[in-house]
Amino acid sequence: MATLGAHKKHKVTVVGSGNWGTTMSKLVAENVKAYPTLFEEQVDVWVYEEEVTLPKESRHYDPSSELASKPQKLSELFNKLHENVKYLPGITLPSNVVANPDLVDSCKDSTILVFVLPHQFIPRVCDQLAGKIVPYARAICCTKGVDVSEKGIRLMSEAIGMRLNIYCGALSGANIATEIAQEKYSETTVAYDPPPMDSRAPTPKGSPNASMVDLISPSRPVPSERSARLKALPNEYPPLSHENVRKLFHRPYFHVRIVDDVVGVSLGGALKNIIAIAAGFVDGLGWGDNAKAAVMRVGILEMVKFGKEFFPDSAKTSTFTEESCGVADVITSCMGGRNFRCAKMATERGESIYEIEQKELNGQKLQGTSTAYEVNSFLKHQGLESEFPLFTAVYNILEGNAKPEDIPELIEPKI
Ligand SMILES: NC(=O)C1=CN([C@@H]2O[C@H](COP(=O)(O)OP(=O)(O)OC[C@H]3O[C@@H](n4cnc5c(N)ncnc54)[C@H](O)[C@@H]3O)[C@@H](O)[C@H]2O)C=CC1
Ligand SMILES: O=C(CO)COP(=O)(O)O
Repeated sequence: MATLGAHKKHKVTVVGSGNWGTTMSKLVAENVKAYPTLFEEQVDVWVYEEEVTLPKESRHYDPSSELASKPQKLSELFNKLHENVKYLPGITLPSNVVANPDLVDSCKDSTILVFVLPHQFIPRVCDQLAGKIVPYARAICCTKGVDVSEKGIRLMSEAIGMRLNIYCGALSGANIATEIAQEKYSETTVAYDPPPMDSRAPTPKGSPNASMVDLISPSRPVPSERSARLKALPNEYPPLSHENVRKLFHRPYFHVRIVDDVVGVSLGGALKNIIAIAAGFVDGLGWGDNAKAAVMRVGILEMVKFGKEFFPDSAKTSTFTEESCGVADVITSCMGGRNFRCAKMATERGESIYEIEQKELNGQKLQGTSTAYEVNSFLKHQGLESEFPLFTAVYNILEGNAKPEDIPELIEPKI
């Protein structure tokens, strides 16, 4: 789309610098360079600061150098070596990605905020940012999870949008970060349903802002009220149309499909992590691929049912079945994701998945364990645990109320 009248460029900040956060910063930094009329060249990435030593996997590892033994600040090493030595070692990052350990400063003046934090940290980080960002900023949530409180269930895109009072879309797909960082081909789904006041964007099909649909808590503002409070993107900026949003994320090795179903995209990413844990449990028993396919089938049905039951006007079944963020993500996550791998190791070794996470992930975080608890607390509140037997089985196994061996019985439909 033409950028008539636009003379400012979008500044982009990636909030989060884990395995996926760092990979997102790499591909976004490549794209801002490819579209210099749309985006400022520097991409800031907020780094949760910690002291690290160089691991063997780093491109700069040299056992005789001081760097190998002396702990240093992760953000300083990031900027010096153009590598995230802890969360994405071995990958060279473009020099226009700049690590910033100061959250507020990293987001200052940014019109596009890409959130890629483990979901448990989103509320606190957003609360620290509230009132300190550009009021007309737009966000994309790449985090996979849900936010459950006594009021109901909220998508992470919705949690970000409501806490910061900005519009927030979602990006989710069959996306194992390390493969994408190595520029191996994959697809993703971006849900971006711009608010009506970003009127230079093509009119989207569907609701004005699907992520703001609230079916659980009547006290939450309705979409039109929220829309009215959102600040319009000034005309000096290029419009955040589907075309321009796609330019920010699409790479030759990372193919983007844009949809308007923020709810479906967000739910798929969150719920597949519970399915991946179930797949890890049965694989860890040595039960083979048929068993894994069985839990995937039941899990996909529960994912679709969850969308239909709790977000009937917004989540589309086709998002789960046709887009990368649905069945495709279930498949990749049940083959090589961290939730799958840790659940499998836990079963094989007879240890808890939390011990495995601590020992094996070097600070990376599982999302499926807390999501299983959050979804269970929501289902329990609704009195609907028995309607979602696989999600409930994963929760009960994590709680120690059941064993992986019980899964076939637990997911068998009751006559
Ligand atoms: N890694 C992957 O392959 C993919 C991950 N995702 C999603 O992206 C989100 C982020 O995951 P990753 O980037 O992989 O992170 P990660 O799991 O690799 O790393 C954990 C991150 O949390 C940060 N952290 C630790 N304590 C913190 C605190 N108190 N406050 C704020 N940050 C803290 C660490 O600095 C680190 O950046 C998750 O929701 C995940 O499901 C989505 C697609 C692919
Ligand atoms: O979301 C992912 C792949 O799409 C990564 O899943 P894990 O967090 O289980 O590694």
